[in-house]
Amino acid sequence: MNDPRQISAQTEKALDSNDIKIRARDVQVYYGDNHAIKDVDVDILDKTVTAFIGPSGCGKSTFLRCINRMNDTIDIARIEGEILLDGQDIYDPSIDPVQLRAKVGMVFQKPNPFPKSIYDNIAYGPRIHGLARNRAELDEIVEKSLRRGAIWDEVKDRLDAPGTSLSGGQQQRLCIARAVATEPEVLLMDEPCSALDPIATAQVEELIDELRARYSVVIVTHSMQQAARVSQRTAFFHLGNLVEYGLTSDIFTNPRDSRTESYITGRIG
Ligand SMILES: Nc1ncnc2c1ncn2[C@@H]1O[C@H](COP(=O)(O)OP(=O)(O)OP(=O)(O)O)[C@@H](O)[C@H]1O
Repeated sequence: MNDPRQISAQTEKALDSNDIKIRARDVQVYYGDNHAIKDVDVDILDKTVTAFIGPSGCGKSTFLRCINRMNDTIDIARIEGEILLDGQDIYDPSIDPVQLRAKVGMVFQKPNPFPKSIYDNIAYGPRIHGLARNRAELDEIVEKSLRRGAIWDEVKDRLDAPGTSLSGGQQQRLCIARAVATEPEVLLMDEPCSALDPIATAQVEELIDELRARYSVVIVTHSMQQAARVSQRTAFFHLGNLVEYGLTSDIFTNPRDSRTESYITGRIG
């Protein structure tokens, strides 16, 4: 899946063209007195898969949730610092979090289709955001999204069936299709394969590789093998700090920080 030469060329090209999608500066997150994210600075590239790795509780999911303001829904969470999406501060009071989450979609650990038909799972977002003028346009969006979710062929003859009638792996691809239906620019994935078997995992990983042609994809994973397979850039978190960030190939073969080395060699975590 990953040809290191191609990745370096692509990543360098992205850097050359200054294709930074998300810029975080001096980000702190507190849950009450717990300082969960400390002084995080990071530039996440467009059309790239970025993996967040690190031991349990190091803050990967917390930082991921900052990028689409999902932490707003947690009463005791407090965020400081700056996160820019295409240069715009996503915490500016003028930003509507609902609109932001259409642009910065999210896929969760457990597939969570709505208790609706396959068609309505996809059509829900485009309907509330007014993306289709009529049924024909909505049909088009539904088909396009299911194709991007690499699940169209499996469901095209049963769009009226409940989303929950699909297998776990199919449900997760349905949720990815649902996330892309609102034309996002960034896709956040929080351990999207942890509830899937190896075959479904391979299918979702292949899909992630395809998605980076269009989106900036950020994935939290506990699996270093998965990070190595699907990502071009990796960020290693430890105790709330972003310890090291760089080309995935460098992080795994030539880490600069002793904490990264300990983690990837299995000494911490
Ligand atoms: N909703 C919450 N309320 C209070 N504290 C939280 C909440 N979510 C996370 N935390 C705390 O923030 C810290 C970072 O947790 P987080 O879930 O971001 O880590 P993680 O690296 O994603 O862990 P894991 O790999 O186990 O999912 C931990 O100390 C955790 O207890």
